[in-house]
Amino acid sequence: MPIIEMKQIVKIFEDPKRKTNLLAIDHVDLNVEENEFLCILGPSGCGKSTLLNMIAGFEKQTSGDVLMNQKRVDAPGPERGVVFQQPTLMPWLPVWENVSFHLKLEGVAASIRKERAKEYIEMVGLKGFENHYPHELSGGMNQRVGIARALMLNPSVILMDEPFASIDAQTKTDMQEELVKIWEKHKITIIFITHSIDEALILGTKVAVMTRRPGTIRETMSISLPRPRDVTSDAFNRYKRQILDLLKEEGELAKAASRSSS
Ligand SMILES: Nc1ncnc2c1ncn2[C@@H]1O[C@H](COP(=O)(O)OP(=O)(O)OP(=O)(O)O)[C@@H](O)[C@H]1O
Repeated sequence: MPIIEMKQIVKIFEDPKRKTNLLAIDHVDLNVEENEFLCILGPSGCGKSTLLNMIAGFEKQTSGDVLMNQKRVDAPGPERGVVFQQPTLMPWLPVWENVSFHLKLEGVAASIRKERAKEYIEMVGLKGFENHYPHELSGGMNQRVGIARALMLNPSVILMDEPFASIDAQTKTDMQEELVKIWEKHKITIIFITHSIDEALILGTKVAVMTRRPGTIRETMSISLPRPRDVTSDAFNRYKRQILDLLKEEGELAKAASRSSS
């Protein structure tokens, strides 16, 4: 039984000021199995973030159902952790307080919060930085804090919206490796949006390729490559070629559509 099910999802953004409606998502069906690492790729503006926001419970679909463990999703919840492109930390709080903030809201004593946060801070490779403030850390380190915060909620599903997009290449490689280790160890389910075919193939057990807007799922492929993934292998590059062809087709369809409407 899938942990997440999207059934016939349609999302229309209404713009009453301009009196226009935008069909962003058009009848998407998507099942995500437990412990899957699903990467979503697609042309810019095809609705990737919108899909993720609906699973997170931030955005409401116009029609269709989003289910988690067969229960309808209609609000955010701790069983779904979210990691954004920017980690949205509280700059006035040290790392350990940022990571364990939800426990503060529950009235848990500072000494216990700090102790519990330490485990997650270590998990993302930030041991020794517990008392630093966000402005004292690099972008990549702050992104790790955001990941530790999401993990500490002990979610069964982690939703990640281009989390490594603004990180330098070396740090990105390190973080991809760490994320795979965390995913393997904790048996979580991850839904990960990216613009990078390489990243999707380094991480995913499955890759879903979306069409241009209005977004639908063009194809979902299972990635059967051994880990750690070898980006130079023939098998890796065969998958890459297949995805590139799909995305190229979507790009060409978009160009043809804009020519016929101009
Ligand atoms: N709150 C909103 N109000 C109106 N339109 C929106 C809103 N959010 C998204 N859209 C529109 O819906 C479409 C899908 O947007 P979305 O951000 O989901 O795409 P995306 O695939 O994540 O894009 P990118 O890859 O560029 O980040 C876009 O055309 C966008 O302009």
